[in-house]
Amino acid sequence: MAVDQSGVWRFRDLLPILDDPNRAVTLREGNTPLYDLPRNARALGLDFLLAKHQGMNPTGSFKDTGMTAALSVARERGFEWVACASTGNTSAAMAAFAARAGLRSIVFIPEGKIAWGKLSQSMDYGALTVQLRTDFDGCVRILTDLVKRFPIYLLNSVNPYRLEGQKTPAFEMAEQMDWQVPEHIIVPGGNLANSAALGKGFAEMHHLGLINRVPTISVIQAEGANPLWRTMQENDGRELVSVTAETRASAIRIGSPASWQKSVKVIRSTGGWVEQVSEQEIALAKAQIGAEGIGCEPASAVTLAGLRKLVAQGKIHAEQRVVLILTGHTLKDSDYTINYHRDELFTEAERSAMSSAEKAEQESFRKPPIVLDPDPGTVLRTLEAHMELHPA
Ligand SMILES: Cc1ncc(COP(=O)(O)O)c(C=O)c1O
Ligand SMILES: N[C@@H](CCOP(=O)(O)O)C(=O)O
Repeated sequence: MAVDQSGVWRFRDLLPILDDPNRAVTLREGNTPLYDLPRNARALGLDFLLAKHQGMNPTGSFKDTGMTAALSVARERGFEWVACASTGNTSAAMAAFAARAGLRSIVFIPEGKIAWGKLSQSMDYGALTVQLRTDFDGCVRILTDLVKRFPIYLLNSVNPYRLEGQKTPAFEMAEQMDWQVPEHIIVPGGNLANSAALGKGFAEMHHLGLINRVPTISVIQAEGANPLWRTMQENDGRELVSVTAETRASAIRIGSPASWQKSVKVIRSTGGWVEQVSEQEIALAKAQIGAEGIGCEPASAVTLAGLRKLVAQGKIHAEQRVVLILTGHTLKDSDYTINYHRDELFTEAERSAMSSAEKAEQESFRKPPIVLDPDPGTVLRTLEAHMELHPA
């Protein structure tokens, strides 16, 4: 049965949200790989570093696990239209699952502020795509008003069924690690539902006696989109400090996260931390993940950059097992990757603010393409210089 092939619905006993789970709308989501990152582990002085690659879902991000759940509820309840505001991944997932179910979908995205790969997905899957001249938070305001006026089912993560689906990667992770959960989980923070959902998943397993403790869950944000970090710094998580968000990690360019309270609860109850990382740190971490043959989108790379800080602060120790949640596929934002490797990502001001050690570290990961005339002599000489390779 299709639902048995889904990494979400095979856990349907822990997901009591549909009258008939066999009628779930599924694209065989979930069942994502848990990779080891031995070179990055070594570089950080850790014995054990893993990456749960949620970018290996059907539409290339973790949103599929939540969308299969909430979209299935929309269909069961008889909705014809579904909608979301998005920085690109929620919209891609919603458009795909809606198309699969035969429902109509409306996407609100901030114009010029999402990666092309993601924009192309909502068009490919047939959504009504509306680009608003505002940011993500502005899109949310318009959508909130719209769903009050029309019978449209809201599929952002304020929808509780999204979290039900998004808790299941915690189950998979425990299963993949023989129920010996890691000491630390590191999650990128945007609208903050993912950290909340994973926390719920681990708490439920603990409650059922499937695991003997819950991992520490830490959330990492970009410095330019850091409302949770500021909320923790300025008032210890009591009142949200909204920001005007700006980061090249466009998926997490969010200034007023909806699920901040749930996320704070998870961080507190698991003993986790909130860190922020710079644009340079994100870019370097993305290249370091790519160099292990894994790859991810910029928003996912904040996890490795944040881990580096937590290790340096002595909060995570060599013998503790760490799992990074890689939320999106590297092909989601190939412009970012190409600009990085061509050294066209940073402004002059950003470049001159870097120390020579930082510049050298970035440089050691850059692999810009080489453009050559098809002259055998030139090609051979260039390859010799790059590969230290000599003719036999
Ligand atoms: C690739 C990617 N990573 C991380 C996030 C952040 O997840 P959350 O909004 O659940 O905090 C998002 C979306 O916000 C995303 O699209
Ligand atoms: N990164 C998200 C932002 C919206 O988050 P959601 O989980 O509340 O839908 C996106 O891809 O749009």
